[in-house]
Amino acid sequence: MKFAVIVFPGSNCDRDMYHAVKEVLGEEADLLWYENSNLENYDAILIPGGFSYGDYLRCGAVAATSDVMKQVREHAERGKPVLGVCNGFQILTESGLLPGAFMRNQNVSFMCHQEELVVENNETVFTSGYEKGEIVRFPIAHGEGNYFCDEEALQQLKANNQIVFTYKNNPNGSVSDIAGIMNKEGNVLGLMPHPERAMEAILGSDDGMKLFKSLVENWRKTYVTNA
Ligand SMILES: NC(=O)CC[C@H](N)C(=O)O
Repeated sequence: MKFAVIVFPGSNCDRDMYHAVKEVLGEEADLLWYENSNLENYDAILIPGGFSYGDYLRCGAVAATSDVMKQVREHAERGKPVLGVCNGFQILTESGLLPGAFMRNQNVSFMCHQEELVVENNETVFTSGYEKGEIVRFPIAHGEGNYFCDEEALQQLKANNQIVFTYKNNPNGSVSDIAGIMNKEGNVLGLMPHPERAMEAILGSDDGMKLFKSLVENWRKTYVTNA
């Protein structure tokens, strides 16, 4: 399986994402500078965290207007998987690929520590390797992780099982403890905590491994015969 890791000016989790899929998972991966990149030959798109365009205007707002996001949209419309983590999640909401928006953390501080998450939906290409209700530990590292959507959008998310991960102890004020949501079609996932930084037990947790493995296994089942 071939992954594209998109790099924007100010991305800073791109190498971690690349390391996770290329070196820990052992799949094919390329770091792609956001300009002049062609996503055609990639099976999955990863939008890493960071401070794209210095978080000016709103986190992810400027990156969302870049040409490469048109390709990401086309890729998503073809049903291929897209994963946005942290700033990547913010870019996905700003570009309208996922509903909702982000505000400053309730305590207005940048927070960087491990959090426990609950797997709310394990019937997705990203989470089929987890048990429903399983508790996983991923690090968070954000200043604007306070997810917000209006009541109508929240009811839609709940009705369609689009809430994939919640925080066990909500650190940032996110509505309904939301840590990760997907689109209705189930192929675009935004996640505020960092699964790519939870790939090796020696670094504190390897609970992120199942997320990337699920993605690869489901892709093989769909696209590779005799997998
Ligand atoms: N690690 C990240 O991606 C951080 C995202 C964004 N810059 C924030 O502080 O909320």
